[in-house]
Amino acid sequence: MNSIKLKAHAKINLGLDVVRKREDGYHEVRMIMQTIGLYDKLTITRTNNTSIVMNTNLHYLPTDESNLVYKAVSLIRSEFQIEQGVYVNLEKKIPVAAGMAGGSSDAATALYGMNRLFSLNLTKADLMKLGLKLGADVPYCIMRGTALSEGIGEVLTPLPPFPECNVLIVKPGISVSTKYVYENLKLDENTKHPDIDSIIHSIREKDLYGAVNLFSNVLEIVTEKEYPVIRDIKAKMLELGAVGSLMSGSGPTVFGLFDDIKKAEKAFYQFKISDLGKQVFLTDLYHPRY
Ligand SMILES: C[C@@](CO)(OP(=O)(O)O)[C@H](O)COP(=O)(O)OP(=O)(O)OC[C@H]1O[C@@H](n2ccc(N)nc2=O)[C@H](O)[C@@H]1O
Ligand SMILES: Nc1ncnc2c1ncn2[C@@H]1O[C@H](COP(=O)(O)OP(=O)(O)O)[C@@H](O)[C@H]1O
Repeated sequence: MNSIKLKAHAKINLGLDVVRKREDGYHEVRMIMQTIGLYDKLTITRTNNTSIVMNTNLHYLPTDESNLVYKAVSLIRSEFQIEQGVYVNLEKKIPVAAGMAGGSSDAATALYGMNRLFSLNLTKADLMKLGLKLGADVPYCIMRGTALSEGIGEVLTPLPPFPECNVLIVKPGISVSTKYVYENLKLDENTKHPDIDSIIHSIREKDLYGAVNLFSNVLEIVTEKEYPVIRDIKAKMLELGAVGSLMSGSGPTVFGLFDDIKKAEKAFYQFKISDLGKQVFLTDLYHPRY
């Protein structure tokens, strides 16, 4: 095999709790992860030289060592003493710095692709372990599907698939750094924590309405305060017929879940013509076939 073409899917958080801050500055989380239909395209091709060359359609994204895809390719090359070079093309569609793990998913997909391209025979567990060196969400992006994520994001428990629904994604024209949001989260005895266990119970019962009624993301405290537009988007989602709406990850992307495709399409067009969202996508949940 000389070249491999892959899809790197985005995620949303169907509930996000931060339990405590650890001594190393990272936070212990309990969150429900869900892969969605929106994806970036990644192509990795072997070359006749010994360097990593990267290209992307987004002019403002780096293509050097600071790109997570470059880092993933580089990590595999050094761990397994691979000398042959590769050319990587990344076609981004997932909004950047949006709370949708776009970079983490690209990195996870690059690890998976390098494993296949160079016949390294690494297991999913091996790739997840390597992935953690690149970011807290990378192991989940290798696993995908519906899952409970604990620890700093690396303790993963698969859950039954979240009930089928349409997913409307609205990202306002601002970008938020994950590091900034975690650093500015102040937990105290008045903090309202999401009931993650009850959301899991609703998922097990295949109860979409029960689950969405419990939706809550503790990081909204930081991001919503800074950017009130997030609250406005959530309110408009519900007004337009979403059964539930929440900020994803550290934000600022807001998603709305719909049980009626007609309502979802109508809401999609409403957001397209409104100035609340800069990037708007209508998609669905994605459940990988193992
Ligand atoms: C908030 C979440 C929710 O899924 O996603 P995004 O909003 O980034 O998509 C994740 O916890 C983000 O994971 P990820 O984006 O992989 O984090 P990393 O690159 O490892 O870390 C970025 C920064 O976030 C902080 N961080 C991250 C994870 C964690 N459990 N505790 C933290 O405090 C650290 O300060 C770190 O410097
Ligand atoms: N392949 C990549 N795709 C997106 N962003 C990347 C990538 N590699 C590095 N980055 C950097 O990582 C940061 C976070 O990106 P992203 O993963 O999109 O955010 P989030 O974790 O909020 O979903 C951005 O500031 C971006 O410059």
